Amino acid sequence: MAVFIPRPNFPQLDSLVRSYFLGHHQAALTEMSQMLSTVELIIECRDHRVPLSSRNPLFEKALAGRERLMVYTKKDLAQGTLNKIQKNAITKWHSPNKVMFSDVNNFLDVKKILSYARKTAKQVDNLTGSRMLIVGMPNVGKSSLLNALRRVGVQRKKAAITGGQPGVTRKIATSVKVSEDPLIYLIDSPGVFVPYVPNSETMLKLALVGCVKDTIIPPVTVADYLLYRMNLHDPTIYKKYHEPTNNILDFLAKVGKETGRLMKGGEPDLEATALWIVGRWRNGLLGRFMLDPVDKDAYQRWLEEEESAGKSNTRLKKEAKAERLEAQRARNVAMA
Ligand SMILES: Nc1nc2c(ncn2[C@@H]2O[C@H](COP(=O)(O)OP(=O)(O)OP(=O)(O)O)[C@@H](O)[C@H]2O)c(=O)[nH]1
Repeated sequence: MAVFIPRPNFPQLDSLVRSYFLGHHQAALTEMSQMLSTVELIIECRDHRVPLSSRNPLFEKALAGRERLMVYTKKDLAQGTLNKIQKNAITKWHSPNKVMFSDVNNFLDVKKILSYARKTAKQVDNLTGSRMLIVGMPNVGKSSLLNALRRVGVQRKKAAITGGQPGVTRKIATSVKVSEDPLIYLIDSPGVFVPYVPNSETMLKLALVGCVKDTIIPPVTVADYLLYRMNLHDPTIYKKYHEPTNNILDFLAKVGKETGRLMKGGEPDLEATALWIVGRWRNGLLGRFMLDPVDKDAYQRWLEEEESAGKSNTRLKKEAKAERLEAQRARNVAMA
């Protein structure tokens, strides 16, 4: 049998939408920055599988000057792909801010975050209690973390609604007690997306982990990106459904038939199968691996890429505006 060779890279898709910054994202960001002086700690969540892609520079700008705890969420879904050197690298990326890795169902992880919050609250010694704000990109697990901290801290049932699709939390919530002594209130916030994603692959990563609604990017494209990543990680992961392949349409057709995802007439429903297969990966059933590179210089490289993408985005916007004005001027002249 021929040796299987995975695709070495995924093509740049110029037509792919690269923004998902919504009206309520801007509104939430403005509200968060207005409440900054009343908040003692910012708990910024990033998805452990995409530690670089799930960074949002807007938080740095809008929420500067407050102590910050970085929490890499969903670590159970990236299990075993990060060694000690890489963990140290991530920790150094954020120095002097503290970094923690969490699985929301792991009692010890949640307890550690709670202990840090309590230590911070004790230093401030505020009689009316400390207020802390949870922020992050959509669907990274903010509300789940709030519920877990409340469960561990004050043994109360969940206060925030969570869900598999982004945008479940739409407004800054009222504060929720997570510790009695010292008194700590936590405030949940809606996920805020980056204004502009540097390249199409980053957008696909964010779609794959669930930061972007499934209706925004064609599901077959997201599934194709997943197939590419599974092949790089271990092409035998999906052996239950298909032999190693780089062909997404063959793959989805076979999976669709085998799992009964069919359209009227019996043809496999490729879109429904794509959504299903992506959902399996999101639940850790098709390999648990990271999508971003992690080494000590990765963060710096990422910041540079982000800056140059930001500049070219500004330039493109200016050019588009100039073109619009020119067209308007020409119309006015023609009408005069
Ligand atoms: N496996 C795993 N799943 C998690 C973890 N934390 C959250 N989730 C899941 O991730 C999904 C999103 O969680 P939420 O807490 O609703 O995310 P959010 O950041 O509040 O989402 P928005 O409302 O879009 O801002 C849910 O399906 C959670 O069950 C985790 O540590 N491990």
